[in-house]
Amino acid sequence: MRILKFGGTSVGSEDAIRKVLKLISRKREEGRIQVVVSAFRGVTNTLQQMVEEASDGNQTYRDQLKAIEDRHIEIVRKLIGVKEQSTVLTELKVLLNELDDVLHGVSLTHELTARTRDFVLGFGERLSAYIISKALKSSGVEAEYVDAREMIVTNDDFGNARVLIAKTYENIRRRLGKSDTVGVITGFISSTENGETTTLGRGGSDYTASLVGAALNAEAIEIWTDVEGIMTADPRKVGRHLPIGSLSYEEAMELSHFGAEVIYPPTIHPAMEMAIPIYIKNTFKPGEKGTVITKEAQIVKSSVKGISSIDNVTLITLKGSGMVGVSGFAARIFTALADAKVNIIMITQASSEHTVCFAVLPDQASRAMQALGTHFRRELEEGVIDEIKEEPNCSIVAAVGEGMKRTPGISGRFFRSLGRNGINVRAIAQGSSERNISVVVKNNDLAKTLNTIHDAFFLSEIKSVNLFLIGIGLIGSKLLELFQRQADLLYEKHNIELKLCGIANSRNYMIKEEGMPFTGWPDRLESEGTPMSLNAFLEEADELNLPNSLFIDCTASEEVSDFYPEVMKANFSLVTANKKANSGPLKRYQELQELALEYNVMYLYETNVGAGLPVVKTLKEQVLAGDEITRIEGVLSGTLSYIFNTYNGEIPFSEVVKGALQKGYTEPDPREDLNGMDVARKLLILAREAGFEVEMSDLVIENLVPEPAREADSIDSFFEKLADFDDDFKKKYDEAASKGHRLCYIARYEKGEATVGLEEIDADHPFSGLSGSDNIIAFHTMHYRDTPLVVKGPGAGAEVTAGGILADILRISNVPAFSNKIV
Ligand SMILES: NC(=O)C1=CN([C@@H]2O[C@H](COP(=O)(O)OP(=O)(O)OC[C@H]3O[C@@H](n4cnc5c(N)ncnc54)[C@H](O)[C@@H]3O)[C@@H](O)[C@H]2O)C=CC1
Ligand SMILES: N[C@@H](CC=O)C(=O)O
Repeated sequence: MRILKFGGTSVGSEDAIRKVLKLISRKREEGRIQVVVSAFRGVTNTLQQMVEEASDGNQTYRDQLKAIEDRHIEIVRKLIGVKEQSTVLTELKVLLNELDDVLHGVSLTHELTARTRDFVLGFGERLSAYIISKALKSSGVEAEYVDAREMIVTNDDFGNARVLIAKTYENIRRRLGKSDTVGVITGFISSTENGETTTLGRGGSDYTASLVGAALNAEAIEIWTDVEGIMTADPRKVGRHLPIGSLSYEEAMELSHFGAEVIYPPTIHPAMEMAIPIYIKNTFKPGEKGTVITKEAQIVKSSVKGISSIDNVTLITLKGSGMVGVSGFAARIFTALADAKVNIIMITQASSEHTVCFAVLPDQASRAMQALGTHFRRELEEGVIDEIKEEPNCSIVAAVGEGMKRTPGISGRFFRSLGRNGINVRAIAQGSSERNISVVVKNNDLAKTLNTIHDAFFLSEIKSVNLFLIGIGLIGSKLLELFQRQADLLYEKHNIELKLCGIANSRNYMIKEEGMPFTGWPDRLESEGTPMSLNAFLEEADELNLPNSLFIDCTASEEVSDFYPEVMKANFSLVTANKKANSGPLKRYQELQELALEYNVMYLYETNVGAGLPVVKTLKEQVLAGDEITRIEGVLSGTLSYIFNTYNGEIPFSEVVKGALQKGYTEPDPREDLNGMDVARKLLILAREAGFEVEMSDLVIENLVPEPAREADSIDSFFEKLADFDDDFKKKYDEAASKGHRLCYIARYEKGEATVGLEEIDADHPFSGLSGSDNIIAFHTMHYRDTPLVVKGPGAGAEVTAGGILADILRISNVPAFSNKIV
């Protein structure tokens, strides 16, 4: 004997019911079956609404009654043969008249008791089971309508009645034990010993099936629904959920208690007692495997089977030194709450015994507060309890799995992933069964928490990095090209999914949770974007609540770099090519380092010096390894390097500068290179990274921009004015050349002295062999005393810079090859 249960979604339409009829008929051919059905999709909710409206004296319930009648009649006409239709329709009319009478009574008396509500709600299943039994008969299957109220006996706790098991099992066995006919049983409803209709709680049809299965010692209980079994997380909240193949009864109980809605929690118990497997299958894809719930847990590699949540709970905390070491305190708390009919969902108590904290449903919170306030009035007055605090808008998230037992590292991974994503945990509980770790977080962190934990356990192989890019000029566009080129390889070889969730330039921005293509910008931003506002961009990005979220700054804007503190405080890691933040006031530089630590975010800016060259990383590593930096010396500008490596006195100097701009070496405004500011910024950053407290005003900077060109109001006019000085630059060049020297713009920091400026160097100088946009940085340190540690290579250009930014992103994403996280 197998028990098949079909939920509302499986009997939601004519098409769906046809599928159900086919399935039942096929299953019947394989052996004896009993069928439990829910009301047609949405009917119970409508009945609930109707009875509330009637009790308010509102006559609109009549329209809804008419709609229910029409819907059921239509199904009868479509699924039942013409000959049988009139009998079925007559019976249907009798049922609906009975419903109408009750509702009319409620509307006249304006009185709605829990008893009446249960009676009204039961009509959904009475109608559906009756129609389906007749439709089965009409299609040739020997079937009969079975009213569960004849069998399932409960106490009179209307709305959520408790089943009297022994009596119920006896009734079921007597009614169905020997039957060969397919009984189509009303789910959800039951009756008291006096024959009054009760209900088993919303979702109670699953429970009906389990009771019938246990009473008849069925070989299996099949719950047919509209999803492919129980998922690793709620599909509405976690996009990358996966189906769970099997669960133990205990795991299923834990998951269903914590909100996995596919199965109604009380369902497990009767099946478990009789060791009957429960299959959860999709009516619309019967070929899919689904989930099986059995005695034995199958241990999976991740140890965790599923992540579940109870959204919106209130956390109540009792605090006071008077509770320490006093026996019976906890008992008093729980007795007070039990007397007030408050259900405690989760409890934690610190071993100091100074606080007890527990979660309850919001609609029970004020009852709980009142009960505790009254019960502990004396202790509150005497100061034995300092306060009873209520914190609404919280959620509980639980990771569940039999394999968590005695497996070290599970909670480590769990909490590490939360910490990394800046999620604050309000309370923690782990049962001694070790099958469940639960945390309480604020409601607005729920989606992020679920996704973070889910990814940590199930998708550790594939990790989404959610990118929010600001600035799509030269560097930003090249970075997008690189994303496009590397995305597949990163996904396939390194399990990293680059997801562009936000993009902005100075005019517009766009945010999309599901991600956006890497191509088509900035045109798409122009036509579809929202006018840019940093606050709005961050706010919307934050609202997405995505784990592994990363801001990338590819602007040269101080407005953007001034915004970094807000970005970090919102728990976004940050990668920047923009040097403005780190070369601004020392206080700002230090604040950013501290904020990154405080908010547990990563802040990487390798491209601030030497573009894609590993300069900052190398310096950080030296400092962390205890080395002491004594002198920093180098050619830090790709632009100036290119200019003086290329200029030979033949082509006009201003044309060579233009060449640097065209090759993408310069800052958006090339005067920033020529005036030494870009080099000064880089030297300042290196000195700070080396541990020196330096301000920009401490630097001596040689400005190569001739006075008249400094204030030019556009880049074109700057070049025009610069051309007037071509001869002066030629003179400088010739002078050096006449001595066998060349010109080189050098940055130097030693013993608090920082200079950047143009120097003549001879052919033996270590910097004389540079070509193209080469940078060279020599670190003289205690460890590298005789010969400096040197980093050399192209130090500007869109390609190398984009590569450097992507390397920072991958470092943050923990790609093994980049896992040395020096921040
Ligand atoms: N060219 C190179 O070799 C290297 C450049 N960098 C740095 O890369 C950064 C970007 O340089 P480019 O791409 O050449 O600049 P760009 O001028 O071509 O592009 C800047 C982008 O930032 C956007 N933007 C400017 N202000 C904004 C604001 N307030 N809000 C939103 N968006 C804003 C612009 O709309 C544009 O999309 C600069 O900080 C530069 O120092 C770093 C290393 C090497
Ligand atoms: N304009 C800069 C680009 C890199 O930071 C340079 O020329 O070095």
